[in-house]
Amino acid sequence: MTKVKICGITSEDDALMAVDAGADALGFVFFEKSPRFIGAEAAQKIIAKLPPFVQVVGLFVNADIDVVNSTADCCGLDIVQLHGEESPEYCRLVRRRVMKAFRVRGPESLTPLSEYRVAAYLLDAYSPNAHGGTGEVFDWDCAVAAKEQGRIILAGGLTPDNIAEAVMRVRPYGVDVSSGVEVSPGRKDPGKVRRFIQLAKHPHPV
Ligand SMILES: O=C(O)c1ccccc1NCC(=O)[C@H](O)[C@H](O)COP(=O)(O)O
Repeated sequence: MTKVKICGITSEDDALMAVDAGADALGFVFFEKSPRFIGAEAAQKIIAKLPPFVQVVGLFVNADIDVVNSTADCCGLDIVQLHGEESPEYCRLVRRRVMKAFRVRGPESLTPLSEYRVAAYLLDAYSPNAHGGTGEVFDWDCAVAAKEQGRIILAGGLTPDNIAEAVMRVRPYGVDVSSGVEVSPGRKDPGKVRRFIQLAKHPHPV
């Protein structure tokens, strides 16, 4: 069954709602330029309220490696998601399992994947204006091709309306969503979250 990560959690209510709806993982954005930014102290308070068996993912963009590892320790992160131009060497210095994000423009964007020994590759849409959370979709055929390299987390412009088709076409290890289940940046819509998770795990043609 496809794993689901709900990204950009900024409140305890949204965190517990997403877990109750069946999320496997929650993402906290430790990137100050994001509208979904959360500080380590605030994230720690939310994470302390989570039940066991939910994976806690911390997202960073070209951050200092010491900041990544100290935030992982103090917040109790399970997984680190690197959403910038971090190198394979940088990934090896992270003291957690790593999900490396790649922003896909076309098949050529997949070339670097083989250089990275990571727990999963997160494929997101390329946008010249932002590192992620843009709501833009990329060509899912690229995601199908990338499955040769390892576990794929499909992201980028997923919504309750397209998630069933995405899962049936790509059959990824997991999916990741942010803006597609929001009322506004950083505030999740419970109805959309529930519908998204339900359809990701039990897709059917519309
Ligand atoms: O969500 C952000 O604001 C963000 C900012 C900078 C880098 C990454 C960011 N989000 C990463 C995610 O994991 C999102 O879920 C992924 O980009 C998909 O976003 P969306 O298209 O909005 O579902």
